[in-house]
Amino acid sequence: MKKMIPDFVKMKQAGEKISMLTAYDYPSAQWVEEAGIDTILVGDSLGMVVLGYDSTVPVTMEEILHHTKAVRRGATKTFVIADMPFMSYASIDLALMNAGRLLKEGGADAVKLEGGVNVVPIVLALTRAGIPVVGHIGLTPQTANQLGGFKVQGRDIDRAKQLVKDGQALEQAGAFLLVLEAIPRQVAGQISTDLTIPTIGIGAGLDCDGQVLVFHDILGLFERFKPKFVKQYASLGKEAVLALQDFHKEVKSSQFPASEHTFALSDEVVEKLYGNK
Ligand SMILES: Nc1nc(=O)c2c([nH]1)NC[C@@H]1CN(c3ccc(C(=O)N[C@@H](CCC(=O)O)C(=O)O)cc3)CN21
Ligand SMILES: CC(C)C(=O)C(=O)O
Ligand SMILES: [Mg+2]
Repeated sequence: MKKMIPDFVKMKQAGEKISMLTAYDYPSAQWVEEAGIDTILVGDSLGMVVLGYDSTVPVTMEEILHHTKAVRRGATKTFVIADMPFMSYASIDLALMNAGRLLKEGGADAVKLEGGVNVVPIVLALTRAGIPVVGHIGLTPQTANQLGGFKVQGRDIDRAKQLVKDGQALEQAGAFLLVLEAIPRQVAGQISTDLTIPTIGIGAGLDCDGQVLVFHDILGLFERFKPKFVKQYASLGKEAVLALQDFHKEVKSSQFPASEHTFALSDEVVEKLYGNK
């Protein structure tokens, strides 16, 4: 059964944790759905783990749309959230047009955008137009340069208080879910208790209502850096290289293709075509 928006609030009320994972294409979406993960995020981290950019800033609407469509084809029974790219919600008009495309063309069930009090007018406009919105505060990668890089947020009293205010403002503006990224567990715990909507943490500790990680990080498919909050559950990148090396060696040594990978004519046809008269 596909989880819908009211189910997430019910899960919070029942104390059932919510699992979220990113996916960016058809096979990864199939695997995430088969694993029973509660919701998929087509994150703009796609720019870094799939497209090789140094940050999420260059990611475009066309790129997110392209990948959201593939994810939707792979996961037909899972709630799919699409990240709004940097600058795609810089005004209310832009936000309405681009979020509408992610739902209508991409097949997403909701959109996520970064920011607190500063994006309240955007969140209000989207939710009034009937577009479900997920908030994202703390370490907001699209504006990481203003935050001093990919660093933990809300460590000092003023910033911790600001995060609590941001969370309240987003809930009041109509967000139905809130991602908390790279903040101390006590601050995440306070926000989670304070709000009715569920919080989904990434580097925000155990007191959130759910957890999200990046697909490529938990499977060992992204090696450029590893945030402290990542738990790696498999080393598929290493396994992939081993398999590719085997293929390479078997081609060089003529072990591949074997007879079972090869088409051949019947003896009778061979005789008629090539046999001696
Ligand atoms: N592969 C991947 N995984 C992610 O979780 C992720 C992305 N990419 N790209 C977008 C953002 C960027 N993220 C990151 C990236 C690095 C750190 C990191 O290395 N942080 C330091 C802490 C630095 C400090 O606070 O001083 C760490 O040691 O975890 C954190 C979040 C999370 N998101
Ligand atoms: C890490 C999650 C929350 C995200 O925004 C992304 O993958 O882009
Ligand atoms: Mg993102």
